[in-house]
Amino acid sequence: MGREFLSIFDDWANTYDLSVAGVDQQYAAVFSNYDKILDEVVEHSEGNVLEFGVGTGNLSKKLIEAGHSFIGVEPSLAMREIAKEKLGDVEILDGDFLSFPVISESINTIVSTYAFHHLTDKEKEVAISNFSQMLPKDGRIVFGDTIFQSDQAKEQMIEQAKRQGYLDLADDLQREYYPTITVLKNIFTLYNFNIAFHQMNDFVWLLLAKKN
Ligand SMILES: C[S@@+](CC[C@H](N)C(=O)[O-])C[C@H]1O[C@@H](n2cnc3c(N)ncnc32)[C@H](O)[C@@H]1O
Repeated sequence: MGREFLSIFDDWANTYDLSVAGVDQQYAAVFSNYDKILDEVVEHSEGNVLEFGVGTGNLSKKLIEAGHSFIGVEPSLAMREIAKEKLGDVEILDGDFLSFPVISESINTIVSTYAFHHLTDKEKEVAISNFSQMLPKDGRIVFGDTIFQSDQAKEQMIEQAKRQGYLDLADDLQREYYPTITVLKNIFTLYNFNIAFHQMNDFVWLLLAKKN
C-alpha cells in the first residue's frame, strides 16, 4: 500500500539530484527554491527527527548537520543506496509512510519532502492517525510537498502543463494523489493537530503541524 510508484524512483535515483537542481525543464518549477524548502523544514524541526521518503538524502544531510538525532525511512533500494553514500553511517530503514520497522527512540518531529502525495487521501489519514499516536504533546509534523488550493487550481495546473508540452508533469499530476489544503486541514485537525500552510513555489507548500 502506498508503494505503487516505487519503480519510478528506482529508475530515477541516479539522476534525481540533477532534477532537483532544475536540469529537467518540466520539473524546474516544482523544484524551484528546493534548498530553501529543505532549509525551512530543518528550521521548523525540533529534537529527534524521523524522515519519510528520504530519497537521495538531501534533507537528511541538512538535518544531521543541524545536530538533530535522525532516523530515515525510504522504500526504494536504489534511493537508499545513494543516500547512504552521501550520509555515511546513518540509519535509513526500508519502509514507507504506512509500514516501517518499530522505532524505539522517542520522536519529536516527523518530516518529509516531495513524498506524502504518494498516499491516497484515505492512506494519508491512516498515516496521520498513526503519527499522532507516536508523537508527544507539542510534537511536530513538517512536510514540504505539492498541494493545491482547490481541485480547480489543480486542473488549471494540469492544463497549463499540457499547453507547455510538459506531458510527463501533466501525467504525474493526474496519476499521483496531490491533495488540496482543505483535505489536509481536515485530516490533521481530526487527529489533534494545529496546522498552518506556507506557499514555497507554484506547486510546493510547507505544512506545519503541532500536536495539541
Ligand atoms: C520525489 S522523491 C523525494 C525525495 C526527497 N525527500 C527530496 O525531497 O528530495 C520521493 C521519494 O518518496 C519515496 N516514496 C515513494 N512512495 C513512498 C511511500 N509510500 N512512503 C514513503 N516514501 C515513499 C520515493 O522512493 C522517493 O525516494
